[in-house]
Amino acid sequence: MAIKALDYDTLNENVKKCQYAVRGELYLRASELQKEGKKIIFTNVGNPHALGQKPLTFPRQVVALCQAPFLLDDPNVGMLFPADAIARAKHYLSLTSGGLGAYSDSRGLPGVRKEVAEFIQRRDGYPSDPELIFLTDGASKGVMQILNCVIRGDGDGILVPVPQYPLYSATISLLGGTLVPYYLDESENWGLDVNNLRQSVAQARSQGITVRAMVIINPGNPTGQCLSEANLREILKYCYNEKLVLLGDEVYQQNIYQDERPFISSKKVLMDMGSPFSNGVQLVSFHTVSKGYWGECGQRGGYFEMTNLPPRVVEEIYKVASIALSPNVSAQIFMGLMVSPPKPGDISYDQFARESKGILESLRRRARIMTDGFNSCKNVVCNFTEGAMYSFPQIRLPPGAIQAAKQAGKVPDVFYCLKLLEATGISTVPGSGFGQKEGVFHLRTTILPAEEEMPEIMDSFKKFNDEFMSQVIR
Ligand SMILES: Cc1ncc(COP(=O)(O)O)c(CN[C@@H]2CONC2=O)c1O
Repeated sequence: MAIKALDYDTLNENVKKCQYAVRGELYLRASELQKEGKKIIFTNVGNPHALGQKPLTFPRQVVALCQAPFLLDDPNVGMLFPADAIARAKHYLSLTSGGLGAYSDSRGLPGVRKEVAEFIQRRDGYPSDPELIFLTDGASKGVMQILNCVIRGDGDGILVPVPQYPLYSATISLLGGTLVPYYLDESENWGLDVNNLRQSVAQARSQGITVRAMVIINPGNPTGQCLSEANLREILKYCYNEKLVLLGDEVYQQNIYQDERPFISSKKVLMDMGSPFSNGVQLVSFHTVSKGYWGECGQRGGYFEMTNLPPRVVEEIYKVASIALSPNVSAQIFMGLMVSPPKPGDISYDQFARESKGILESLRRRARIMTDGFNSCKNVVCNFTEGAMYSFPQIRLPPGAIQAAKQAGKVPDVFYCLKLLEATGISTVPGSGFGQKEGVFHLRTTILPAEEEMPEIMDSFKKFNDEFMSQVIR
């Protein structure tokens, strides 16, 4: 039989190699069970609106008017939309070249890039150049664009934290690069030890790998830790000495649930360090409208800011961005609204402040409920979720469970998560999908289920877990 042009065997090997556990075996099994009528709580994806979180009103009002500009001509528009939403809609439409249906510049609308630069300037207290800010279809696409520029082949290594968000491992595989792991220390609340970095790099170099870049995820996914200023300084110095590009994934910068380590951007720490670091370290920072108290995952809005990249490199990144023509224009407006929200005194400010504060305070309470819930379970220990949207408990599986998993042909934490799913409908992601130390097992869940449902979910988890642990010990 003639080989088809596109068959599994003739697929690009890098496509076959890459894995993305957040929507892997557990998610597929959960979807099957849902089709069979079982109630599933999808806590595998940081997807707030899918778990009942309401969108913020003001951004939706502005984008609705931008999507349907004929409403602006309706004499009753002021009955349905506040004056500041109407004004912002007109402002954004004036930035486009023909409304939301027209392509924008491949780097995004200049007017929105300017708003992002002003946001960064206000946040950090240092200048930010709109020419060095590209808007993207979610932070994911920005990360892929930058890794695509860095990775020349399998001889190029990218330092990635373990546990890590598998966008990085999957993209590095897809691009034919080499992931160089550096392990976060769970006993130090997922702290990052620069000595571990040095060991990982030395080992990679001994295997002929050229380490080119380092990824930090701050706050961490799945681990939820917030990096301290001292930690960030150490990392930036390391990147300077080793000539590594630092990819600063800061998509959870609004999601902070403790006061000891507030979010501080890599850009600010770098600028505070002064020369030779502030003009020597190459940094690309990423942000999104998918997280924070926005949770607008489906809109696909993001940006990255480049610091200390040579102009010719920026031009090449622009050239490649042009291949995809234009980032999603309505998402660019969401991004503009996120970095420049209603201010005190604006008509919509009180409602916006009330809604966003309410979401963040609830997330902070849910982070505590979930952490305490896991720590009340047999053979489960869990660091507090300092930031981001996830809980990543360590599940101390007894030998009997490991043996049972082996007999079922499953990785131990996949085996455990499948049993959990079948028994409770709670859909999680096994820790093996994020990477973990040999012989240590975790699962990742989100802190997103509705607050009023959280106690029941944790009770259901505890009932399953404690029975599971009692059974397998026998
Ligand atoms: C650390 C990190 N970076 C980037 C992204 C991508 O965001 P965009 O939506 O802007 O592309 C995510 C999404 N988090 C995934 C999605 O839900 N659960 C997760 O772990 C993320 O967790």
